[in-house]
Amino acid sequence: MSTAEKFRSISPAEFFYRNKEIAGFANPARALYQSVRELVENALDATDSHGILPEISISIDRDPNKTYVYRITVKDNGIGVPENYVPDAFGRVLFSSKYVLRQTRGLFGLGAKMVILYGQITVGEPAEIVSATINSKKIYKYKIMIDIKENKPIVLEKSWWPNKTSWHGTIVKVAIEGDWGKARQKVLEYVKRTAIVTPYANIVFRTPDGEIKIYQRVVDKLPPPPRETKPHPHGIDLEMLKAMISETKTQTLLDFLSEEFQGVGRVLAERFITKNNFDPNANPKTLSKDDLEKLVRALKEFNEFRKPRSDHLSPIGSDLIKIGLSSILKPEFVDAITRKPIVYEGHSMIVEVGIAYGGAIEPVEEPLLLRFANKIPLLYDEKSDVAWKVVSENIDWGYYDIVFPAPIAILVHVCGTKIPYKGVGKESIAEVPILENEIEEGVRHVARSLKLYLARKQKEEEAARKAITLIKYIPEIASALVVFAKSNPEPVNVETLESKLFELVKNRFRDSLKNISSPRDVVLSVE
Ligand SMILES: Nc1ncnc2c1ncn2[C@@H]1O[C@H](COP(=O)(O)OP(=O)(O)OP(=O)(O)O)[C@@H](O)[C@H]1O
Repeated sequence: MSTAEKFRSISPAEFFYRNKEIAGFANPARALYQSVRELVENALDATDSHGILPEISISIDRDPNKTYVYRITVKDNGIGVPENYVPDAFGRVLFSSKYVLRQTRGLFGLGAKMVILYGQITVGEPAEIVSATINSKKIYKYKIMIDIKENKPIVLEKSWWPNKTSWHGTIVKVAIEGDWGKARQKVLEYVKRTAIVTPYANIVFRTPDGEIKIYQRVVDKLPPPPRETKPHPHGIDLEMLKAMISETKTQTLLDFLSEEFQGVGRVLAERFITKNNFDPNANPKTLSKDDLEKLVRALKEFNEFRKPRSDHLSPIGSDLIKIGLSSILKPEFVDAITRKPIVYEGHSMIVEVGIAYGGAIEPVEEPLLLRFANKIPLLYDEKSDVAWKVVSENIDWGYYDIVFPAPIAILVHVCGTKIPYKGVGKESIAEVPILENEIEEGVRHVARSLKLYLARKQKEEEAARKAITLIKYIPEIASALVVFAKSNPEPVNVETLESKLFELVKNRFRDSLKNISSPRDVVLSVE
């Protein structure tokens, strides 16, 4: 019996090759959904996060000869990928331009590589990437595979041609093993929900069945693009502090604190240093391990720093949420709220909630919850998401006069530089109390607004019913009155009396009778 274990390390590419499920590539159906998602999210990050109105086209083609082989192509008009970065961006796991404090859909430096890796192990074709940055004189095309053992790109082909039309953007084409039949509903729903929160985008989606879904831009206004921000002292840990110190150009602790953090400034830095007996002129690079530990603790505990800023975030905005919900769901009532920023582990976070009711929305047994994080629709693991807990457990819908089945949809969007996702597949958000409370407040706000609307509507309907009952009798009363009025010196006819009586009722119930111009309309419609 051997007791000797064999030790070795594996590359990040090999780790995710072995553990595809963690990243959302558990089976062909899920992989197809996840691939579309990762590529579309990159396309949107490359456009709206940079102030560009997105033009996104997605197509999935079924291989005519091999069942279960699909070619996914996603094209955008974004900022493109610089020529020298294309191989690593698409061929080196954990390589990203998004490892900064900025609100983007991408976060891990994994998505596109997982799609390519999955395609490589299931179909074996290289991925094709065509890209041009803004003002680039050339359009580049690469064919790339990933060296899994070494975690590095293998460039199989590189070519370029002149960029005669000043095009910029990226086209990614990957062949993967998928299962459209099983993935169909989720992929369609994903694209639809993406369109709800990007009413400023043109999105065209061609499915393997040849169906073409077009989500046309309904508004030219983009949310303010996210901006990179500095860390807040309450959000750092020892490793982060060490990394910041190794990169800083500042020479003294005072400069380091006031220049590298948000919410600090010179005066507050001085006060912090004095209170905690640090040397303001010490070079941060020479601080001992004990000093660094003490510094991290003190930074976290000092409560005079300004609150983390939120102006670098990019919420969708209540107007765009209402526009998005209206244009896609076609409800009779819609409302939305963007809540004030909250702070989670030194990062600001904004919660937005929308509500849509009636119209073309089908009645459902439970609230239809549309979850989004940093503008990404979250479709899986609904029941383990904090927003689900709020709408299904914390809110008593009866209080808002909603009785299920009801035609109601609730949208919850959480944005921030740090989202407490439950996994790298980014499908659900953890039950962080401050976030739960914020979502609940938001849902209550829009639910109150719906309750008011429903009460108003009910009042109007009752008034209309009353008025219609009265109007029904007008022709009869008018005929009777004509008989009594025979002796009147001025001749009175039935029509004059009818219209006088009608005016009386109409003045009393003005709003409820907008569509009725004569008592005869009511009699006819009642009969
Ligand atoms: N369509 C695109 N346009 C411009 N840049 C892109 C595009 N797709 C990918 N990139 C670049 O490639 C990098 C790697 O993308 P990838 O999807 O692997 O990870 P990510 O988006 O950074 O993070 P995540 O894994 O959370 O999605 C991105 O950070 C971005 O810089």
